[in-house]
Amino acid sequence: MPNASAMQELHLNGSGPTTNGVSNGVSNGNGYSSNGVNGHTNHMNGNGTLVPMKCTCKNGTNGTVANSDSNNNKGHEKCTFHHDLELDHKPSTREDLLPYMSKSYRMLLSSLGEDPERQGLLKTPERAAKAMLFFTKGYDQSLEEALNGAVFDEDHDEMVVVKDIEMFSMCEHHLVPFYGKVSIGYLPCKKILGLSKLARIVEIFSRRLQVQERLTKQIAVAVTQAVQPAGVAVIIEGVHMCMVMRGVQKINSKTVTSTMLGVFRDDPKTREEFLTLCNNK
Ligand SMILES: Nc1nc2c(ncn2[C@@H]2O[C@H](COP(=O)(O)OP(=O)(O)OP(=O)(O)O)[C@@H](O)[C@H]2O)c(=O)[nH]1
Repeated sequence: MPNASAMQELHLNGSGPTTNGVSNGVSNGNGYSSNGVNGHTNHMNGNGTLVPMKCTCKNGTNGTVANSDSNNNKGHEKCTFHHDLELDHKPSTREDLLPYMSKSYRMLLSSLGEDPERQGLLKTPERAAKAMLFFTKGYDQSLEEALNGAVFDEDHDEMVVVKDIEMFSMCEHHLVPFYGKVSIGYLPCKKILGLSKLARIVEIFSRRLQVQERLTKQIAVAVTQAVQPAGVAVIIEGVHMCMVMRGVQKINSKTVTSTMLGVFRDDPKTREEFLTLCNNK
């Protein structure tokens, strides 16, 4: 059982910066979209859970009156959610979550029957929170930023393949890692992409809570968006620690997923060429 002091510490009353972890207010293609549109964010309840605060504005879509300082509502009449203390619309950053995440990890330690006060664990909650932020840093990255304009006009219409790109991600079902390698091919159509940007695209989408199938597709779609090629192929070979360290404990199993778009889907020869290039040692 969690000890009382840890529970006490986790009783966060929504007085701090909050976000659901997606700060740009745009659906990120991962099934997550921000409730923080225009900085209107959530609050944390007594269980340390982020919950949407109902907008108390007169013209808010739900019209429910909650604990609000109505003097602060100006300009928020149409908001669905907001939090009174955040009405300055200062955008939250994911780093703002560190104190909350640290408290959650501290409680987790207590739940394990550990003493979070013992010397070796004193800084563990903060370290773990920082690690989790790193593992999910892709939420903070946009395709545009990652590409940094490295799209070049080039009259090249032969296949480009970058293979064996290392990938580390987090299984969204068990919150344990899965890792592996990604191979990406595309058939340019007047535009080519800086080679490192393919690996950067892998980083954007792998550094999130994921399933391998979605990750594979998101990478393919992002390459399509970047250079509008005649086709894109992505293959991922992954090892899922949720199948290795726990559960069925199949330590040698590998999961292979692929997404084929455009000519890679329509033309078996193009697909075959890609697979051959991927399999060449
Ligand atoms: N399709 C897919 N499944 C995944 C991925 N990562 C983990 N899983 C699976 O998610 C499933 C969750 O199943 P549950 O039965 O709800 O959870 P569980 O009791 O932990 O399942 P076991 O792993 O079989 O012990 C498991 O079959 C996992 O192998 C992934 O990237 N893609």
